[in-house]
Amino acid sequence: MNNHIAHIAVYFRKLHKFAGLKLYVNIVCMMGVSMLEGAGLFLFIPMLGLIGVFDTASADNIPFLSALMSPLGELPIGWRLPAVLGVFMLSVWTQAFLQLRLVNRNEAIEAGFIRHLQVELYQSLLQSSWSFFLTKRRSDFVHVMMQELSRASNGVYLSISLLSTCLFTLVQIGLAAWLSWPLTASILVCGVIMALILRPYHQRSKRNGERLSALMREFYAGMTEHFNGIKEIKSNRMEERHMGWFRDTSGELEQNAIMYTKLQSSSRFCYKAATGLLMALFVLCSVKLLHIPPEKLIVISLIFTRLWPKFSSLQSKWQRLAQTIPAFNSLQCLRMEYEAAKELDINEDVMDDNRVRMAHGIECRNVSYRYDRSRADFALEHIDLWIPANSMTAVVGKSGAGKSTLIDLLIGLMQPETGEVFADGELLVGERAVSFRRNVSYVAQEPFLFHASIRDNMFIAAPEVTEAMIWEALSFAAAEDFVRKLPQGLDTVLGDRGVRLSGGERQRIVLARAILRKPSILILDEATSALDGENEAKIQEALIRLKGSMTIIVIAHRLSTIRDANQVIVLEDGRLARSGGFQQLAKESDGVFGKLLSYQMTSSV
Ligand SMILES: Nc1ncnc2c1ncn2[C@@H]1O[C@H](COP(=O)(O)OP(=O)(O)OP(=O)(O)O)[C@@H](O)[C@H]1O
Repeated sequence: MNNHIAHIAVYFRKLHKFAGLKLYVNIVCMMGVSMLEGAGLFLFIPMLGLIGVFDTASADNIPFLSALMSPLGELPIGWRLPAVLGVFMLSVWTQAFLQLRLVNRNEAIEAGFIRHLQVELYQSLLQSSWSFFLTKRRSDFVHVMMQELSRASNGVYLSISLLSTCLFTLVQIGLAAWLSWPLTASILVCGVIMALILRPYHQRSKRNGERLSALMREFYAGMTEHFNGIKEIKSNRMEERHMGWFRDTSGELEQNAIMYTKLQSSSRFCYKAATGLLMALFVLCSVKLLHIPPEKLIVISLIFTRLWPKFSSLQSKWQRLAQTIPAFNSLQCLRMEYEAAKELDINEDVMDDNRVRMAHGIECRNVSYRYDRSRADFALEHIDLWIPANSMTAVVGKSGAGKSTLIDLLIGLMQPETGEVFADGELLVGERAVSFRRNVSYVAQEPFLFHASIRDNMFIAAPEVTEAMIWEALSFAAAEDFVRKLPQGLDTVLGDRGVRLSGGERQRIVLARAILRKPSILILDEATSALDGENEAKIQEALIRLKGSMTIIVIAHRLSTIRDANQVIVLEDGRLARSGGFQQLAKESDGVFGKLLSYQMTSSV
């Protein structure tokens, strides 16, 4: 329970920090609305008295009511009822007006707070290091961003109104105690008993909320995996297994929703049953034991009927808040994890926009790296190498040899476990590593395109380019011909992740985009693997033209594509097996590179 209150306190603190004074203005306005509602009811007493149902003379010894009745006594008799009705109308209108403003103001706080949480979370994600990213499931992030945030947003309204109800209830308790403290004390005792009766419901609500968070996380993760692997599912006839998983998970979600309603309705039932009993006891005690006069009883009853529902509303809001707090917690936990892995500050980085081009080269000194430090196997071990600026370096080796890991270390995306990486003689760590990547254009094994037009895909990488520059880059990447044939040319919208293009076409567009950034270092990670011989030859020619103007690092399985490299680095089981010129290594027929080459030549015959 204490833990739960601590979580709610964190939530309130965050809300307070975001909304500041606005939050309290809204709370006071909400109290005002409740007070006016109460005043409206209170005005019924003089109305009843003026109509003749109630003896106004006997109201003199009742606080408030006597204060209300005495100015009425100054008015001529015929004016009294219209005056009371006028005040009544005024209070209803003021209440309606305040409510209108409140809805808009609360929405502004709610939407603003959620956006604030969203921005905070997304920023912490972008600022975290790549090594940390490798340990997280993408779907967890999407789930928190969409589902949990929307639940947390529900909590914003609940917390504002919970606070205002608390304050309002305290004021009403004060008023009721003034009228009759023994009765008020007994109502409070009843309230405490009620809270104790409903406590188990509250705790189950919280557990239900936590289960919902876990279930939704699994659901999102599963759905993301399914959509990513839908081709495998369909090609391998795995539909039934996936349908089974879907049915089970959605079934659990259904049970969770039913349980939520059951908890709400059972606690409401308990509350109503207890209210009936307490009301009866209340009237009985007032008349038989405390001998309270009827006119005072009417006023106290009015206050009771105002106060008692507040207890109910407090407990129901508390219960609903309990259901939403786990969503807020998972959001906070994820953000704190990303914060702990922070490697850059986006806002500061925007200021530091000066791109210093690499002049000398990149050096690795005795670099070792493990993805999992609890395991003995290294992805890379004791790597010493030198990549001169404006040259072309090829990295080769069997699958799993450590080529991609080496690239990630060379561009400061990951930090070596031992050893150092230097760029132009400076250690590639912290801010230097982050700003160094401004000079890098990286073309991945799996080319990634945004679901936008070709033109927009180019602008995302290099916002300042002209149309002529785009065509030049496309021609450079041997993509001009097929782009010209597309129905809308540069404005053709590429499907989700570029699926409307073939693998080779996608690679060429991504390559054009990379060149357009005019990088100091161009990295091609198996970037030409999907190309046919003719287009690959075109790309090779383009790379030869680029040689000397930028540092090119190519990972290639097809060794024919790296014939023009100035240096070839051969990796084997995470170690540097050999490095040197292509021709020189090719001559060493018993070396790793020679073997790789002769294997490829025999298999292609
Ligand atoms: N995210 C990761 N988590 C754990 N281990 C990883 C991860 N990525 C790579 N590895 C391991 O590190 C080693 C080197 O992987 P790397 O991807 O660098 O090889 P590669 O030479 O680029 O392979 P390929 O040519 O198949 O892409 C492999 O044993 C691989 O299993």
